[in-house]
Amino acid sequence: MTSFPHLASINASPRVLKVLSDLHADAAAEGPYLNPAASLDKFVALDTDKCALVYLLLRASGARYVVEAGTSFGLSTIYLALAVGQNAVASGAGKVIATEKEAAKAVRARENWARAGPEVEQWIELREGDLRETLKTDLAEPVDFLLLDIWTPMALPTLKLVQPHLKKGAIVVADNVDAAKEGYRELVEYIGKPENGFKATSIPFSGGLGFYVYLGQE
Ligand SMILES: C[S@@+](CC[C@H](N)C(=O)[O-])C[C@H]1O[C@@H](n2cnc3c(N)ncnc32)[C@H](O)[C@@H]1O
Repeated sequence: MTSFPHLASINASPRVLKVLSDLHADAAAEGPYLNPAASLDKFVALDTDKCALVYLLLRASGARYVVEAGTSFGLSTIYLALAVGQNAVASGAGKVIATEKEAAKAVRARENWARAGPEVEQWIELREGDLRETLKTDLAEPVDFLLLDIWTPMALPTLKLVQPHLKKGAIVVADNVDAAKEGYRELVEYIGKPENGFKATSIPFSGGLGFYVYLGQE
């Protein structure tokens, strides 16, 4: 098994840890991201350190309702589902709403979650199609956490769809905010306006990780 030190941060069965290790190894071997059209057969996955941080943030905050934009082959989703499942032990209630517009990627994601097994699979609802449609309805529970790991033009539209459902204190994380600064310009401007109810910082992981807390609109 390839060694990924950040997996030491994760509470999971050997079966799930093996799947994570295998998928990270595959993702690491795939070469650089060029553009959306050239990434249909690629994970374009969140880095392992970022995945570990997201998992620990979810565990620390007790998050049980999570939205992920987008999902690709479902690698980051495994971390979200593990945390949600572990946070939901007492109540039995929790869900990761995953989103993916490419049908072939959705198939791969479902295969990966099946390999990981019930510890992961049962907590995920995958919404296939364009998230501008699939997230329009049925966000019934207050959302505790939103992961924005999506082509940048989708970041602000996603936030605007999910924001009415964010609980006060909800965390929003956006990947590569420094590396894709121009792409994220509208999102960062929106988050920076006090009337929109967010407080922001960034974490100096590779490419930058935007970290936002929704404190609510006055
Ligand atoms: C960076 S990848 C996600 C990687 C994933 N979070 C991981 O770490 O394994 C972004 C994904 O968003 C999907 N996507 C892009 N635009 C979308 C949209 N409008 N609706 C749903 N999914 C979309 C892409 O097909 C791609 O698979």
